Amino acid sequence: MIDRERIEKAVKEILIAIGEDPDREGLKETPKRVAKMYEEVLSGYSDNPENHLVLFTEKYDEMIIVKDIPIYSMCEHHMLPFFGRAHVAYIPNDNKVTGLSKIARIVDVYAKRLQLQERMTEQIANAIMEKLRAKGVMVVIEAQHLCMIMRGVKKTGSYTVTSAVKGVMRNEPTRMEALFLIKGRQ
Ligand SMILES: Nc1nc2c(ncn2[C@@H]2O[C@H](COP(=O)(O)OP(=O)(O)OP(=O)(O)O)[C@@H](O)[C@H]2O)c(=O)[nH]1
Ligand SMILES: [Zn+2]
Repeated sequence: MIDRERIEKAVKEILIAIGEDPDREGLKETPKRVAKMYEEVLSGYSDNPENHLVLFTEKYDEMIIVKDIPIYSMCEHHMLPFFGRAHVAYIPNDNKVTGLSKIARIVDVYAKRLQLQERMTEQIANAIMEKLRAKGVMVVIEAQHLCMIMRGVKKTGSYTVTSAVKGVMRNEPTRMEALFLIKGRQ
């Protein structure tokens, strides 16, 4: 679990280290606010996909796509946000489908941690394969990394796109159908 008190102490140290006065009015409550903020944006550590697993029986064995799911995550190298959209396509098994919102909740379980975009993409795909016992899944994530925009190489507008494709979704026609449907809106 996240230790708020410890974060508060550390943030106060950072404020002193950058030459600020942690006791001035505007900063007095900042360590507390930052600790609360981390608790929220890193809440995925105390969550897992099982908490969001709702399966219904429905005679449907075609592709289901939830696209344009907004994601906000934190890069583990700089602890700066990266954000964008996730698209998830899956093919159910045994006529078992999940609630659509649960797909977005599974995305959040992994987004709300210190992450690498590649790892997060893979973890979401594996969770859907294993927990939903899906026949196939494709996860595509398009994101902008603040560590590449506001610092470092400063490449505003550059997007990183990652994809993970599992099971029957690896078959060429199925993969093409998923990609076509994901890109369809643009
Ligand atoms: N593969 C991958 N790299 C990432 C991700 N987020 C940040 N990075 C990269 O992690 C790398 C860390 O490189 P380092 O050389 O250790 O750190 P740095 O000196 O801050 O690097 P610069 O960003 O180039 O200034 C950088 O190239 C970042 O762009 C991610 O989700 N996936
Ligand atoms: Zn980074």
